[in-house]
Amino acid sequence: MTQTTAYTTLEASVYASKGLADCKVLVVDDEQSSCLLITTILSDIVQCEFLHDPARVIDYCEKQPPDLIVLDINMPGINGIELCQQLKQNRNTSACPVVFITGDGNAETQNKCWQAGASDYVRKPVVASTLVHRVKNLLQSKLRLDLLTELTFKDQLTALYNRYYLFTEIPTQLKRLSRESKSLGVIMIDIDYFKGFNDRYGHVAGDKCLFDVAQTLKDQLPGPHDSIVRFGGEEFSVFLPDTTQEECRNIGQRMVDAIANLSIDNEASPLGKVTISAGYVISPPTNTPDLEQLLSEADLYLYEAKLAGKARLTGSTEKQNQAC
Ligand SMILES: Nc1nc2c(ncn2[C@@H]2O[C@H](COP(=O)(O)OP(=O)(O)OP(=O)(O)O)[C@@H](O)[C@H]2O)c(=O)[nH]1
Repeated sequence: MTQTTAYTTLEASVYASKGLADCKVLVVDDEQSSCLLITTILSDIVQCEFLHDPARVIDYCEKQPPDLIVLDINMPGINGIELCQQLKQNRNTSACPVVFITGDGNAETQNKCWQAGASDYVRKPVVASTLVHRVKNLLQSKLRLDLLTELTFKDQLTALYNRYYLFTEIPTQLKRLSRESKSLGVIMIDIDYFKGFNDRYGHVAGDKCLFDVAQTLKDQLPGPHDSIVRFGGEEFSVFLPDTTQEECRNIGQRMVDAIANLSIDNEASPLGKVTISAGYVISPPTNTPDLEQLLSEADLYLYEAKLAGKARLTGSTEKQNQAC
């Protein structure tokens, strides 16, 4: 197998692009007949789901983010304009385009929709082809933007976040956590005897190994806001917001065990298989800590794990236990 083939295979699996038919549109309308009509029209081009109760929308979107929301304005409880404002203020839903559908066509209402963050506005009675084309145009723009974001923030070999993400997004996360008096757990990870692996099995096998290790590490992340970055060649850093020292230690240990359990042969290692070493720290929940400092502290623990014989985790808890 040539190197080009291996890269192409990995990239294809990572960037298998999402098409219009894979997009999910959420229709929110308290009137059943109107909801059914819009859902039927859009189901020809996208996957459609609906909610009659606007109070359930935020919770629904946080759990299963749609690609676009079609929103009625006049609904009981919370009206569509207020709901749109809430969606735009929520960092998990702010990027989702909202299309209003309403029979109320006065200029003041239209203006309120734009101010609330609407991407488009369709008048009732709905003309099917107009709705389809507007939704299609917005989704195509969103798909292009999603792909660009993916390419900007993701490492092409492993599909993990890259260093650009690390130094643009994590400092913002740290500041927010600090404001909320919450900690950030940081784990630095390095594959053991990886030079020997490359020397014995070749660079292409090395790439495949990196990809498998990366996916396995990612599978151990417990929460939707936890992230993992390819820090360098065979180094990874893990970020666990709002985590205790104990939780951070457990996740780090799970990662060390999961990689050993993959049982990828590595004759260059005394254990005969691919393993990782890891070091972790927890940021203080009060003053905003410096990201570089946290990374270098976690890196020192990683270095200790290497010195202690590799294939293990070391961190601030172990240090405290030793001191006792
Ligand atoms: N296949 C492949 N290898 C890489 C990539 N990035 C870095 N490496 C290799 O990773 C190896 C890292 O080697 P070292 O820093 O000596 O680390 P090590 O052999 O794992 O030694 P210890 O960490 O002490 O166990 C080098 O041989 C790099 O060429 C990559 O993208 N693909």
